[in-house]
Amino acid sequence: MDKGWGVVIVAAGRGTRMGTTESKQFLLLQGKPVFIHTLEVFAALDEIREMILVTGAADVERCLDWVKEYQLESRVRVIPGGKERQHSVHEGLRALGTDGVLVHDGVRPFVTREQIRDCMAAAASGEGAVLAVPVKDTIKQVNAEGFVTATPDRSSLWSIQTPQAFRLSSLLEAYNSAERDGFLGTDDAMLAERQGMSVKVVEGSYTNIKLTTPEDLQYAAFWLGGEKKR
Ligand SMILES: Nc1ccn([C@@H]2O[C@H](COP(=O)(O)OP(=O)(O)OP(=O)(O)O)[C@@H](O)[C@H]2O)c(=O)n1
Ligand SMILES: C[C@](O)(CO)[C@H](O)COP(=O)(O)O
Repeated sequence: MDKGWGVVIVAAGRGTRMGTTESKQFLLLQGKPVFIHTLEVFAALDEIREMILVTGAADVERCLDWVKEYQLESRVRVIPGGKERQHSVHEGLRALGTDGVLVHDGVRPFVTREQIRDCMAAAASGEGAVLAVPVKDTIKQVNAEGFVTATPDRSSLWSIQTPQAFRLSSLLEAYNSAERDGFLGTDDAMLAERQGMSVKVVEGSYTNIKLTTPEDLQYAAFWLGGEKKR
């Protein structure tokens, strides 16, 4: 990885499940926008040489203002994203010039530097790596009528998070291939898996939540309050 690592942080979603007027990536946690909390974790790592923030076209200017306010302008470039997460990631990958790439959700502000380093280390020795946690609940498959059709063995089920780490050229090829085939996935590894790439699962933590629904904001406030007291 001579040209080092870059990160694509996606923050171009509308946050429909959160249901707030302001998009969830711009909500304030302890007075600071969620996506700035996220950027700061990655900016603190010297091994990350390039950082791309992908946001909605209408939000590029105000994101640049926030990036300057938090003195991140020497570290972060801001570009417009696309209709779905996959399109936004694709734009970010095209903008990078590093050997390795991490893809991370702008609305996962509680990732740690250690977890990011664990992902990079796992990907450097293979083809890809994702942060994840074992599922804690019993999972059931349910049909359209609301009846259980199967109970998969929980011991092999993991809940997948970000960051997800790959060699940039391989992930870009996977994204180009998905675009050609009209395939839409829900994470980056799905596109790599289609190419036959092996993806290593790195155990993370249950605290690396994605802010998705309103109760996640209460958890975020509680968690940040506790962190600050330490
Ligand atoms: N067109 C999109 C859609 C999503 N994302 C980003 O992908 C991450 C994870 O997506 P999700 O939680 O689904 O975000 P939203 O699409 O904003 O939420 P919802 O599905 O509830 O509308 C978020 O950081 C989001 O901003 C993006 O960059 N571009
Ligand atoms: C990539 C991801 O964070 C993995 O959990 C997730 O897929 C992002 O978006 P989603 O819309 O909540 O599936």
